[in-house]
Formats: sequence, C-alpha cells, structure tokens
Amino acid sequence: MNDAPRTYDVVVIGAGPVGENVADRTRAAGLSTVIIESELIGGECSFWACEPSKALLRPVLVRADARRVVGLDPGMGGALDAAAVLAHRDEIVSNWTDDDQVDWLTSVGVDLVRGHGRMEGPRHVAVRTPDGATVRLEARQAVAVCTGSRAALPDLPGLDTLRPWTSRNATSAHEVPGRLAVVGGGVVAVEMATAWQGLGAQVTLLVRGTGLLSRMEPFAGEMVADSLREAGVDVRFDTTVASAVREDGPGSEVRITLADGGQMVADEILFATGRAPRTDDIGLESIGLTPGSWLTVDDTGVVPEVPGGWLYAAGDVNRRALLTHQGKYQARITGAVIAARANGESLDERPWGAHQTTADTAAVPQVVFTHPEIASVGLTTTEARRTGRHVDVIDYEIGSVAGAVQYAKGYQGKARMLVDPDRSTVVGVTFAGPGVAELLHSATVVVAGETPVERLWHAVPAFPTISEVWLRLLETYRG
Ligand SMILES: Cc1cc2nc3c(=O)[nH]c(=O)nc-3n(C[C@H](O)[C@H](O)[C@H](O)COP(=O)(O)OP(=O)(O)OC[C@H]3O[C@@H](n4cnc5c(N)ncnc54)[C@H](O)[C@@H]3O)c2cc1C
Ligand SMILES: NC(=O)c1ccc[n+]([C@@H]2O[C@H](COP(=O)([O-])OP(=O)(O)OC[C@H]3O[C@@H](n4cnc5c(N)ncnc54)[C@H](O)[C@@H]3O)[C@@H](O)[C@H]2O)c1
Repeated sequence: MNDAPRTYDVVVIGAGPVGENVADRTRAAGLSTVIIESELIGGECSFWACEPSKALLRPVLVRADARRVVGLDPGMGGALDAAAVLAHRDEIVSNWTDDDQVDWLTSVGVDLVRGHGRMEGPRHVAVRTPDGATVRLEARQAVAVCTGSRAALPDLPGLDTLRPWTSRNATSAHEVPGRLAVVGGGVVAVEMATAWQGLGAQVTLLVRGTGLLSRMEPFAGEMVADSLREAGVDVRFDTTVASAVREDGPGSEVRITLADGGQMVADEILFATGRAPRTDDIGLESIGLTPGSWLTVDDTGVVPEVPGGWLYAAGDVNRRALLTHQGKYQARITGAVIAARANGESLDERPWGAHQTTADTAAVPQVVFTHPEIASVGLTTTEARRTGRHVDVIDYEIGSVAGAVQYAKGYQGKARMLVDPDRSTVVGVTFAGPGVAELLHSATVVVAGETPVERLWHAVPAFPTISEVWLRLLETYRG
C-alpha cells in the first residue's frame, strides 16, 4: 500500500450522470480531475432507473396510443411480447456493462478510480479498490459528492427475509411476476405499475394516502389512477401494509397483511416508498457531518456547513430535485463555480446568473411516463397556496385542440397554466395527456425565460399540433 496521496484539483465521488457532468465541466475548464465509482459508470439512472424503466414503458404507452388510432392492425393493441421487451431493455443498459462510459471518461481526460470512496478529513479521500488496496487522493480545489440515492424501505417486521423488490429489481427483472404488489403512490410506483401490468403481471397498487403523485396537480394523479384501473390494476387508497412475509421461504408467495386486518398474496412485492441518500459510509463524520444525512447545499452547490468552501454536493444526494436532468444542471453550475474559484474569478450569483442554480427553485421540469403522460414545470396550485404566492389559474381540456383530435380518437387530456398577475409571467404549467412529454420543454423555456404573457401571444403554435393548447390557454386567460 502506498500512503502518499495522489493530488488532483478536483475529486468527484460517484460517477452517476451527475458526477460525470461535474468531472466533465471541471476537466474542460483545465482542472485535473479524478472520479471514483464503486459500481457502474453511469449510475442508477443508466442501469437501474431512468433508462431501463423507460425501455419497459415505451411499448406499453405506444400500445395504449395505438388502441385509439383508427385503422391500425388490431393486433397492435394486443398482448406485448414480454421477452422481446425485456431483451430490448437489456440492450438499452448494455447488459449492465459500462465500457462505453469508461471510453468517454478517457476521451474527456478524466481519471477513474474504481472502488468505494470515503473522506478522511478535509480534501482527503481514500478509495477501497475491488482488489482490497487503498488509493489515497487529495483535492487541491474541491471534493464533489455525487453519490446519489438508494431505495428507502419501510421499517417492517421480517423485511430482511422477504427479499422484496426495490426499484433495482423492478427495472432489471428477467421474468414477469404473476401477481405484483406495489407499495407507494409516487413516480416509481405508478411508472412500474404501468410497465408490469402492461407486460402481463396482475398489479395491485397499495397507496397509504388518498391519491397518486401527491406533489403534482391533483388532476394528474386522478387521471393516472383512472387509467391504471382501466388497464386492470387494482388501485387501493388508504391502504397501509402492516407486514409482508414469505411463509414458505425463498421463492414462495408473499403474504401481505394490511393495517385494517385485510390479507392478500402476491408473487413479488415492490416497495416504491422513496429514497435515502448514499452518505452512510462516505466519511462524513471525519468532516463534522452526520453519516446518512442528505447534504444541504447553497445555490452555488457548496455545502455551507463545512468550513473552507471545498465541499460540494450535486444530484440526488442534496435532495433538491431527485431527477437526472436537474442533477446534471446542478453539475454544470457546480463545475463552473469550482473552475471560477480555482481561477480567482468572482462568481455571478445574481438569480439566473452563471453560478446560481436558480432553476432548482423556479423551474424544475418532470415527466411521468404513464398513460396519460404527466409533464410539469414550476409551481403547482398547492405549492402556490403553501408559499402564499398569488396566481391566476387557467385550465383547458387538451382533447378540444385539433392536434389532439388527430392524435387519437377520444383523446383525454388537461392543461393547467399558473400566471403571476403582478409580473404577467407564467410560473407553472402541468400537462396531462398522451404525447405531452415533448411539449414540456416549451413550458420550461417560458417559465425559466420569464416570458411576458403579452409576448407569448406572438409565439404561434403550428396547426394542427397539441401545442395549440398554448394558444387556447392564453385566449382563456386574456378573455
Ligand atoms: C425507477 C426510477 C426511475 C427513474 N426515472 C427517471 C427519469 O425518467 N428521469 C429522471 O430525470 N430521473 C429519473 N429517476 C431519478 C434518477 O435516477 C436520479 O435522479 C439520478 O440517477 C441521480 O443521479 P446521481 O448521479 O445524483 O446519482 P446516481 O445515479 O445514484 O449515481 C451515483 C453513483 O455514485 C456511486 N457511489 C455511491 N457511493 C459511492 C462511494 N462511496 N464511492 C464510489 N462511488 C459511489 C454509485 O455507485 C452510483 O454509480 C428515476 C429513479 C428511479 C429509482
Ligand atoms: N419519470 C421520472 O422523472 C421519475 C421516475 C421515477 C423516479 N423518479 C424520481 O425518483 C424519486 C423517487 O421516487 P419514489 O416514487 O420512490 O418516491 P416518491 O417520494 O415520489 O414517492 C414515494 C411514495 O411512497 C409513499 N410512502 C413512503 N413511505 C411509505 C411507507 N412506509 N408505506 C407506504 N407508503 C410509503 C409516499 O407516500 C409516496 O406515495 C422521485 O423523487 C422522482 O423524482 C423520477
């Protein structure tokens, strides 16, 4: 073991999408950069989250659309070839290998150390490598923690012997379970219920609250619940799991007892009950922080609790927005901040400045890939009420737009626009309907750009596209 640390300007812990982007930005700015990864380069998103889940969902959503387009071969609306879908998913995740990402890291000049990274006091990181050696690293400028999150499981008796599905199993399984119980009412729950029901499982969705997608506009969750039921999912609200056991050992069915005394059985049970930060074993105690905690950052990406301004945290681990694109945005800005400080330049910390993650609080876009798709950015009515923001709320049925009539027979969809009447700008948009995912960036541009409503009136949507919903929302608002 060589105890002398290797010195770099920047040490990045975790090579998910966010760590990769921090490293790319700091290296592009001329700073020597090393990245540490304990599993696969590309992280959760590439191998057990965004990419495989969307590969499972795409055929399910296309089939739902195809069922509403007149004149197609009726076979297109029939059963999916689950084996082909799962094989395509395997291809999308390169069979859980990361050779391409390693090549990319090499091409941008970022060094890679494989192994588990732990901080050992300020600016020092020790990596335990797969062969049992220790590589010590020292950062001249910055350590960026980009270790992401893992599934959080509820504290239920017998969970250790149950071997439940988490999001990892739900995105990587190679067989369709006969009966799948899904616990939770958030994004993972509704997407995975959609996917596995579509692939042939009988899904039961056990939701402890009274609706789905509670952080979105209420109509979004209501439409998704209706559609899941139409697809055959047994959606149960106000339902809490008290215990779940495999009475006859591994491979046997799961017996689930509900808080009201009810019982049910399933072949697999997925807990889609939120996320926990991967900070329990990264040496936080050596720099005065609590292991297992989320890392709170300021709008430049710095962890202000740690003196000296050398510790940054980006992506899921800072809990600002658990989304790949938003973490990558934080990464680009964090990289620019590290580079500016290294060069002795002052920071542009005005709102929307080059060194401020303003969009984290004003314009976070998200698409939920269900049928219907849910696409939202900025404020919701609940959030406006909670924060005391006065907004005008404009609703429109997307099905009335000519583009939607062409898209599918009996198109059902709803749009909601929130306008700040004092500034005459759009501060939030939610679309719910088939095919609205690609509409979302128009809304993100409008919200982040703070485009005045008067100018939006001159942004003409093409006919006949679903984007004409913008015109209808503005007509409704202006009267
Ligand atoms: C089922 C599912 C579907 C999702 N779908 C979407 C979607 O469609 N769109 C979207 O925007 N978001 C989606 N998300 C969220 C998205 O996956 C995360 O926001 C994103 O992966 C966060 O990226 P990250 O780089 O911060 O963390 P991660 O992707 O978790 O990467 C962190 C990396 O750090 C490594 N690491 C951790 N600790 C250490 C250590 N001590 N030493 C070395 N390496 C370490 C890990 O191995 C991992 O590779 C989904 C999430 C789930 C669970
Ligand atoms: N398309 C996308 O953008 C996408 C897809 C999947 C995940 N994600 C991201 O991943 C993150 C994690 O998703 P998630 O669905 O796991 O979390 P979530 O926070 O969205 O939802 C968790 C759900 O589990 C419920 N829950 C929590 N503890 C429970 C318990 N003990 N018993 C029963 N129910 C419980 C909550 O009430 C909630 O309905 C989200 O923040 C999301 O942004 C994004």
